[in-house]
Amino acid sequence: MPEPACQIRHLVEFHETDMAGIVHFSNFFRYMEKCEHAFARSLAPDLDYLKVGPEATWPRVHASCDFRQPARFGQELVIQQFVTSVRRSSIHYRFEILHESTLLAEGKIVVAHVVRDQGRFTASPLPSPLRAKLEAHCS
Ligand SMILES: CC(C)(COP(=O)(O)OP(=O)(O)OC[C@H]1O[C@@H](n2cnc3c(N)ncnc32)[C@H](O)[C@@H]1OP(=O)(O)O)[C@@H](O)C(=O)NCCC(=O)NCCSC(=O)c1cc(O)c2ccccc2c1O
Repeated sequence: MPEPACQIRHLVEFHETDMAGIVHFSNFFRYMEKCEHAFARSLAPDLDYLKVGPEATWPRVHASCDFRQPARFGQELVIQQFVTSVRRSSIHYRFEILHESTLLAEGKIVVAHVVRDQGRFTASPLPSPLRAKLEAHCS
């Protein structure tokens, strides 16, 4: 079993649920992003991974989620993040969202590193220090 690169806990709030009393699907993307940002902060704040700058930024180029069991108000969720692949300009993450060891949802996010080139953003190789740190978490 691979170790997660990051793990956070999240208590489901009432406003995250819908009329059926279950967590609306869009919130699973928020949970994944919350975990991803926690991971980025833990990696190295000085790497500016989260910085949305005029010259470089980190847009998400893919996000998907498979929903296996509903999540409900008051449940404490565990969100685990795995680094599955570190490529030329992109990072591939997998997420598991669990409640009491039951897998509720499994998601994927791909982040690209882009820099401004002649007025438009284009993909650019990952900065070496960040690549090394990410590869250390790859599973
Ligand atoms: C991002 C683009 C400018 C890239 O276009 P370009 O043509 O330059 O590059 P490529 O097409 O070659 O792709 C680069 C890289 O990504 C991989 N990739 C692309 N699409 C996919 C995909 N669907 N699935 C998997 N992988 C994909 C591709 O293989 C390349 O990887 P390599 O490693 O092989 O080099 C252009 O695509 C673009 O502008 N897209 C729109 C982006 C967008 O609007 N996204 C949604 C909003 S962004 C967002 O929500 C967001 C959230 C955050 O939490 C942030 C946190 C911090 C900073 C920013 C955030 C943020 O923006």
